[in-house]
Amino acid sequence: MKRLNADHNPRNKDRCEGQELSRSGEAAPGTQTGPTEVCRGPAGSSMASVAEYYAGKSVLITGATGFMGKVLVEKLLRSCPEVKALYILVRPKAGQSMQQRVNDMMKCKLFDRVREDNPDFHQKIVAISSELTQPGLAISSQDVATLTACINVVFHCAATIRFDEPLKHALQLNVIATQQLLGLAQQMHHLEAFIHVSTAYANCNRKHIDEVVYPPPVEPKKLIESLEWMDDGMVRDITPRLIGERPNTYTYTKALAEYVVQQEQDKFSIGIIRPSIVGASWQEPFPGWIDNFNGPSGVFIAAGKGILRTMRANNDAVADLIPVDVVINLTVAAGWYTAVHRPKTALVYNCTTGGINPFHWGEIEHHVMSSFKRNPLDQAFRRPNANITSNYLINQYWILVSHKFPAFIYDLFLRLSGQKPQMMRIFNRLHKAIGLLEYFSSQDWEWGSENISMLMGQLTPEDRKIFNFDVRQLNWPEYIENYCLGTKKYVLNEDMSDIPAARQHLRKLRNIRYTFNTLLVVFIWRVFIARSQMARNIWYFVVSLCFKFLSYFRASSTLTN
Ligand SMILES: CCCCCCCCCCCCCCCC(=O)SCCNC(=O)CCNC(=O)[C@H](O)C(C)(C)COP(=O)(O)OP(=O)(O)OC[C@H]1O[C@@H](n2cnc3c(N)ncnc32)[C@H](O)[C@@H]1OP(=O)(O)O
Ligand SMILES: NC(=O)C1=CN([C@@H]2O[C@H](COP(=O)(O)OP(=O)(O)OC[C@H]3O[C@@H](n4cnc5c(N)ncnc54)[C@H](OP(=O)(O)O)[C@@H]3O)[C@@H](O)[C@H]2O)C=CC1
Repeated sequence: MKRLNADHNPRNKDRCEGQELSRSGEAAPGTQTGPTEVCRGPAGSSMASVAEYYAGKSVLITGATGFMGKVLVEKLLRSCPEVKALYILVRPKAGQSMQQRVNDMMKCKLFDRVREDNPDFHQKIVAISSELTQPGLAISSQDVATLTACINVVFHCAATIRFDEPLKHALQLNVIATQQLLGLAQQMHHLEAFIHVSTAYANCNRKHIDEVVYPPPVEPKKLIESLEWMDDGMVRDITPRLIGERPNTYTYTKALAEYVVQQEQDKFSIGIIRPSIVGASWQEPFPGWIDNFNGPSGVFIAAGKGILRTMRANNDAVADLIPVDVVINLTVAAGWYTAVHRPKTALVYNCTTGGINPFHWGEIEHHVMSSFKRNPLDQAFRRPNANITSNYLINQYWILVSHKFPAFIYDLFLRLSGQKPQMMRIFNRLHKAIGLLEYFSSQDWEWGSENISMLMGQLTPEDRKIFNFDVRQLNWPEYIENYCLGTKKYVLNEDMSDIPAARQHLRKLRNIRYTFNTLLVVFIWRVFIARSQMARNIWYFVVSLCFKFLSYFRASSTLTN
């Protein structure tokens, strides 16, 4: 691709922007012409709609077997039906060959709508064997030749999103693999856009995050060289010093990856998508689709099952959830914009909800609980009743009383009945998981969103509907309700016709709780009465008061009769 003068100041991207959105969400007239100054000039297909642009194009996707990758594949097939081919990099995993994994993926319910429209949709998917942590991404030379000859757009979604990943591994996948993919992209003869999926928390050490790539915490090349000769123990020891104010190796390596991607902006057109906390789908292909326990989903399920009773989170902090279909619509649209308008510098899109349509963790808690009470999960351990608190001591108290104590009793019961204890183990894993998430639920951030507004302004009214990423229309209570139902249907694979039985189970649990509480109070009181004269005096006083009331009411009712 022809090298062009690059503008190295990312803030100059502002010159690329169209007009801001009007309040109604409609772009002001005249905003569809592409920006000129910091763009390489519109490509031939500048007037094409998004679907028209993708017609006849070959697209490369990494991470297509993951949560977001699958939704991206589905959306491209459904809304850009003329796309020529989707090349997906897949590795064999857990005893399954690459092809088996792809076949399973295409059978997934997520693809029902595409299947209806085009039963032969699988013919457009070309699986390429690749292990991203290997040299050359372990792609065969024949496949490299195919990819370099035909790919027009690259979407790089693959990453390790684990918060406890050892630094070396996170660096290998999130940074080194990204570098290698960029190397491959440079060889592509017809590349028009490279879209990198990052995270809104890559710079979570800042309170206000603009749509720019910030200087990296360390020069990636130097870090890669240093870690090469260090053993795992040494790397573990220096990791906290390296990541500094960031909470984990995930956000740290994603920040480095952004920098690595930006370094290539002279060579091809780049877009960087930064989603916040990606949740179930809002509308597409149907509401509530989710397939994993990551982020809030695992927390919701644990609360719905009645296992999670307390978590540290700030009721008033913004819960920056973003539906997966919104992220994917934006990603596809950004691919179109990047290819058609060819911005000279990498454009960053902060894909968040907090500044536009804020909702808070306290509200999430309320709606999740009420949703699971109306539509309970099967075989709940206790009635759903989770509370969030920002107070460390209160949280520790409830962990002891509502997590550890019931787990101990339940495990004792299992032991006595000859079964293997399991509840304490489940709680230990849950505590580890929520401990890693608390950083994100205890504070909030502000994200700039000018590029999102600009992109919306560049779309035709029709495309704004097909690739809708306007979260002002998102109705949170309805979304959370569908999200909770989605965890039940698609993550836990529970049958919706069993909801009446699940409700009955909750009623049984409530009755057990009432009985248990009553017995406990009576027991404690008996112990007090046996040991303390004052308790006995109070007891006699209360009992005599009750008798007096009873005889008064009896007397007054006899008189009125
Ligand atoms: C009503 C209350 C409202 C308040 C609600 C506040 C929510 C506040 C969310 C903030 C969210 C920020 C998100 C940042 C936004 C990104 O940038 S996105 C990247 C998001 N990445 C993640 O969420 C990955 C986090 N997960 C991990 O790092 C690893 O799974 C863990 C947690 C360290 C566990 O690792 P592991 O022990 O090796 O095991 P793994 O097989 O992964 O899972 C073990 C068990 O933990 C469970 N688990 C996994 N993840 C979770 C989870 N998130 N929750 C619960 N259980 C989980 C699994 O279900 C599994 O249980 P079993 O099936 O064995 O019974
Ligand atoms: N989920 C979220 O809340 C958020 C996600 N993001 C970003 O979005 C992107 C996608 O995330 P998400 O879909 O949730 O993540 P998933 O964990 O669901 O998917 C990760 C994908 O990467 C692939 N992958 C991982 N390691 C390798 C490897 N060594 N070789 C080949 N492929 C590999 C996985 O393949 P396999 O199936 O073989 O494991 C999978 O397809 C990531 O870049 C993430 O940082 C950003 C913000 C929030």
